Amino acid sequence: MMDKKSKIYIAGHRGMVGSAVWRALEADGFTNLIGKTSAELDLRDQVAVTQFISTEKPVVIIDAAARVGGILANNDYPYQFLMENLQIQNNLIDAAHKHGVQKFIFLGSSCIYPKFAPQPLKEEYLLTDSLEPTNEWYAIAKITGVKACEAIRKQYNKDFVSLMPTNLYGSYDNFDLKTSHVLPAMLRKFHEAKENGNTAVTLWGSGTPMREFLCVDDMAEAVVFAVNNVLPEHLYNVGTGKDVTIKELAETIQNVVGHTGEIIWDSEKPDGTPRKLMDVSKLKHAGWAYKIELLEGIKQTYTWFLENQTELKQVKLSK
Ligand SMILES: NC(=O)C1=CN([C@@H]2O[C@H](COP(=O)(O)OP(=O)(O)OC[C@H]3O[C@@H](n4cnc5c(N)ncnc54)[C@H](OP(=O)(O)O)[C@@H]3O)[C@@H](O)[C@H]2O)C=CC1
Ligand SMILES: C[C@H]1O[C@H](OP(=O)(O)OP(=O)(O)OC[C@H]2O[C@@H](n3cnc4c(=O)[nH]c(N)nc43)[C@H](O)[C@@H]2O)[C@@H](O)[C@@H](O)C1=O
Repeated sequence: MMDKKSKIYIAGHRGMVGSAVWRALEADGFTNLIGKTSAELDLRDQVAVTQFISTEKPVVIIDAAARVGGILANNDYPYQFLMENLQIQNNLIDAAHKHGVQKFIFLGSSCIYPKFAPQPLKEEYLLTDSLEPTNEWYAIAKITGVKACEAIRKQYNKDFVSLMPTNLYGSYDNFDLKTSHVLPAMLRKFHEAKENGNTAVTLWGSGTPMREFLCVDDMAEAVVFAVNNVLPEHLYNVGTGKDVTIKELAETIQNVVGHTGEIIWDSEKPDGTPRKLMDVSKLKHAGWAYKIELLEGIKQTYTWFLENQTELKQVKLSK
């Protein structure tokens, strides 16, 4: 088990994942957590990152900082999704390696796997075929992070490990309708339509793709598990091992919100990967499994959304 007084730096500590990890580590008794906002420390700046890591000398770094977005944001800003994520992760990984960080936990994404790989996706399918075009830029950055951590393990025998989350959702998610992922977008769209007299809701694509969803509080527990245990391999899928169609997700969220209007599917918008269900057995055998079922997680997230309407309006909804 990791000493609870160890200094742990959570990069991206204000994000949906980073803030959940901070809460989960505090709940697990860790007393020496540090974080910097992007205004305080731009992780794209290699000199600033090296200066920070060499001064603070954290024992553990959890990289939950990235340029993150849904299918449209990825498709519209390929250069930023490639370059900013390469800069952020490479600066952190290299500074961690050079300044004696004991454990590095890198967060990738299930989109690193080939578009048409067999389902469910096993870790060994990485780099066996071509990627989904709408997010290949982000995927290539994430694959680079996975390989950088694997190289450090292989060459220097350090505890650098990569966790591949499936689609995540929960409190402090991004609810901006242009850049967000599907689940928060649907919660906001159905809520606002209900408030407007159950007007029709327009969703993207055909509704036929399938997606796996993990509540961010479960994801945070997986990170705490990785902090407290030396995992034998370099790469682990983190998910529920279950998926739903986007249409089923829409109907579930529509019922939770209580919207009774029409759903319109905009076929001009991309579907993306038809399916990306992950095989989560490797982490399960290592000792961790999810707890929060999708319906319960959606209800919890909608409650959080309703309680944070005003704050969200100032910060994220307004984008
Ligand atoms: N959301 C999802 O469905 C999934 C997310 N992931 C991965 O999980 C991690 C966290 O994602 P999530 O929490 O959703 O993302 P968020 O957008 O909620 O948070 C990202 C964080 O990164 C920080 N950040 C971004 N750019 C910079 C920069 N240049 N310098 C410093 N900090 C920066 C932001 O800091 P600040 O707030 O201070 O600006 C923000 O807090 C990412 O690695 C992502 O790839 C993986 C799979 C699915
Ligand atoms: C986590 C994961 O997230 C991204 O990949 P994605 O899963 O395809 O992203 P998404 O959540 O935005 O869409 C899932 C599906 O949902 C459909 N959809 C319907 N209506 C809305 C809608 O209103 N908004 C959005 N965003 N999607 C919608 C949408 O058309 C698509 O078929 C990448 O970052 C990728 O790199 C990655 O890692």
